[in-house]
Amino acid sequence: MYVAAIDQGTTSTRCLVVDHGGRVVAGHQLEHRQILPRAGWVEHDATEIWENTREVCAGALARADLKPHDIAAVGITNQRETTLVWDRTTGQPIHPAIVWQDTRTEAICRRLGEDGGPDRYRERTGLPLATYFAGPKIAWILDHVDGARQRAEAGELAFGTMDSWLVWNMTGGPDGGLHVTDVTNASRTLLMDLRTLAWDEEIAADLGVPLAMLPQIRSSSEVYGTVREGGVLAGVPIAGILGDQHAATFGQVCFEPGMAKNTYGTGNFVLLNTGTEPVVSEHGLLTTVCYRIGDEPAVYALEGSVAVTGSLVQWLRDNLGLIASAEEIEPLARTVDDNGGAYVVPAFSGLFAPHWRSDARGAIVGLTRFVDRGHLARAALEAAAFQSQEVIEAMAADSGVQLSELKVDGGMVANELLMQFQADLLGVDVVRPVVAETTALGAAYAAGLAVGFWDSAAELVANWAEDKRWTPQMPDDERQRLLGQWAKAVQRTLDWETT
Ligand SMILES: Nc1ncnc2c1ncn2[C@@H]1O[C@H](COP(=O)(O)OP(=O)(O)O)[C@@H](O)[C@H]1O
Ligand SMILES: O=P(O)(O)OC[C@H](O)CO
Repeated sequence: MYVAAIDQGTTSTRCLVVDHGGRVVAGHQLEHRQILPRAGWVEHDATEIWENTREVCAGALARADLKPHDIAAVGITNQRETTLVWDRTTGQPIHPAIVWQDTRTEAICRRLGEDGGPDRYRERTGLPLATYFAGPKIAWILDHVDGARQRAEAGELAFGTMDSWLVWNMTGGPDGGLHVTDVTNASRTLLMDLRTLAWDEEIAADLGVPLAMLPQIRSSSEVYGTVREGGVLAGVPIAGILGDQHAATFGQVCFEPGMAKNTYGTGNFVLLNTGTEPVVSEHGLLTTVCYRIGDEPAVYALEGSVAVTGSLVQWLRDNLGLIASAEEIEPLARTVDDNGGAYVVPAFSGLFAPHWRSDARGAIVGLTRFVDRGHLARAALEAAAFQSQEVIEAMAADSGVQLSELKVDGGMVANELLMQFQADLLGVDVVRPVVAETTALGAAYAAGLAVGFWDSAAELVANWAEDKRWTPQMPDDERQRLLGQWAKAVQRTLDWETT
């Protein structure tokens, strides 16, 4: 028997089949369109994502020559915060999904902050008021689609992040589909109380979001239901749901307080397990539910979310044509010894943690005629490491935890130059596991635990194996000089977009 995981990410959807040893035996992946109707707006077609999901599940099973009855359970992990509202009767979205990077809710967030400031809901939700989160995106859709708020109040519309959308469709859609989410996804809405793990009625009222449209909040590891007859995974229990960064933390087996991982994908997300009590950040981090297994107490995390890292590499490829593929950035960056004094601050969606400045916009600074393509490639990679360093420093200040090493995963960790630079900047070892698909692995683990495919967390810990380790080599004075220059570069991006 095997466990399947669906990883519905920002740029693509994949399905992986995992064996008892945590090895990936087959997988299939499809990209979906990034719809960019205007500056600052990012949308996805949720119907395309659902079709891709079915296709990748069928593809993964076919490649492994497996049938649904070979799959003990399926887990779902997803891009978080991306917001969809659909009609419960027709099953059709009433608006394209608004993606987490989208900044259209800036005015809504500013208005909400007029009473109590941007940290108005931080104590209760763990989050600052920012365009990143789902609640204001729901409010925007209800404000802009004719009659939507009234229909939502009447219970005709459903809100969900991609986990809810997929589970609803997998379990029957308009024909009895389950409307659920898990605590980790709910903790990204600005609508969930971190301690009660229930929707906060007062905040929902402030945002004008009717409770009738919200999914039921469940744990991250339990049997929610089974895939409907005729579905690609017909009869398979759906038994795990985790936001993708929480899933990666689970897949990296960060089960003890003080353990952390950094995922380098479209953006970077550092999560530090802080145990069963939430730590409210004073240094610009988010407090989030790390995971909850069945009826056990929820485990919390501090999170440093960085909006743009790998997507800067895509931007160099797609918008500037500097490279033809993401992999080419490393050889290009290796044509030079250092960044030549250039810094790229990719504040494309403003700056997320630890700054939370929606008025920031991207900048390339330190330019002289000496700077060439290689320096820019290098500066773009370094930006991922500088931004990670900032949030890890904030984490130490909030939690008192000094990391002894950093576990890493995600598409960018193939980049050895970046990994070495990250170790140099942090002054601690950076460690990459053999299975770099930790996000899907985490979802598989959550689902497998719920059905007894794995008996305990200890079994999962035994599956984790180190692939490669990078050790700091940079002298401290050089590290301090670079960090100082980066801080100055960040200052240059602020107060740019003032509307
Ligand atoms: N060798 C590489 N060097 C730098 N960046 C890379 C490399 N390979 C992939 N990437 C970047 O990694 C990202 C893809 O990582 P992935 O973990 O699949 O992202 P996501 O799950 O966010 O879609 C892309 O943004 C891509 O630009
Ligand atoms: O889909 P990813 O890997 O880019 O992750 C997106 C995050 O969940 C956004 O919060």
